Amino acid sequence: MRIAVVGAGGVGGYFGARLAAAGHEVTFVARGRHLEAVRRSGLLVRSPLGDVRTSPDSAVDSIARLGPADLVVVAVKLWDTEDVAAQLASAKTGGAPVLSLQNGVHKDAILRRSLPEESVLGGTCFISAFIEEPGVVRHNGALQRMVFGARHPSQKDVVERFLTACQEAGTDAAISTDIDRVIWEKFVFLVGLSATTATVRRPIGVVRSHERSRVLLREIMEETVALARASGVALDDTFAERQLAFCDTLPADMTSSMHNDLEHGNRLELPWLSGGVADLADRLGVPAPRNRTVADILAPYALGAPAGG
Ligand SMILES: NC(=O)C1=CN([C@@H]2O[C@H](COP(=O)(O)OP(=O)(O)OC[C@H]3O[C@@H](n4cnc5c(N)ncnc54)[C@H](OP(=O)(O)O)[C@@H]3O)[C@@H](O)[C@H]2O)C=CC1
Ligand SMILES: CC(C)(CO)C(=O)C(=O)O
Repeated sequence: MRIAVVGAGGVGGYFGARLAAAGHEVTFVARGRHLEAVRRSGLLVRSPLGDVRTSPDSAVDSIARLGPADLVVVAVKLWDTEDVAAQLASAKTGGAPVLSLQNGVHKDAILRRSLPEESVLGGTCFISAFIEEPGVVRHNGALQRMVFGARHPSQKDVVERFLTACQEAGTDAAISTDIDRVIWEKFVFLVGLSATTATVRRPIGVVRSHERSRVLLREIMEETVALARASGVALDDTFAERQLAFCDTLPADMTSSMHNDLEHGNRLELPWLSGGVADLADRLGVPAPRNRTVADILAPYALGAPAGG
């Protein structure tokens, strides 16, 4: 397949490099020092599942330089989505379908503001990976799962072809016939994990083993389940409790990408995680005081480490 990957970071770099190693024609859109390093030596993925390196000519510096593609994968941080969507609207990708592997429940609506509704597939991913240095993506652990699905009958063919490509690449991939439910299910877990690990400033092992932070984790997920329901995705009454049980099975040192970004003084995806829950809850008249408090506590860090002390 001809696959354009917009954003060659933890997610796009990892999955794109695996697809390229399996013989697919992958073009990355990258920028800055990362792009320069990829152009010098290719994109290196260091992974416990085996390292891979792409060819140095696999990257371009803008969406405008992409040629015809069978699929465009979007893997930029959420604050860049609107800009990417606007550029994709005038790209020469031949109207290729677009699959966002970004976190959260807002991304596809943002893409649909600039792109035709039927071109936006649904998807999500489960992985821990980040840019370790320019040109290098580090994959932690063995988890590297993608779930995606069609929202429109015309998308079924590309979804099937992409599943085959992912299987050839050795990634753990699956098609869902109810992809919006899967996206909300991951969102409930991620909002709970990111809110608690970032405010407690410790991985899940600490959060889940203290009585009050455990209650906080459950209640944040319960608020998000209520929001899913108000948004038309009928997660059942036991979902938050089951996610809490799932959190008990995770390695004690597992944390969220938002906690990791907080520790490194990076910008946070907070406005689309607890902040996004609180804002949407306000609009739909659903109580979400826990998420609002988390969003308020972390607000000074949302654009990166605050200056002045
Ligand atoms: N990392 C992870 O383990 C996981 C991340 N996710 C989600 O996946 C999404 C992507 O995250 P992640 O991979 O960590 O992000 P990264 O920051 O690692 O990678 C994104 C890359 O895209 C680049 N970029 C942004 N806009 C453009 C553009 N217009 N043209 C070219 N390059 C661009 C960024 O450059 P620059 O640095 O200059 O901004 C950066 O190099 C997020 O929504 C995240 O929540 C989901 C599951 C796990
Ligand atoms: C929970 C996890 C690590 C799973 O992919 C994630 O998506 C994140 O922290 O951003």
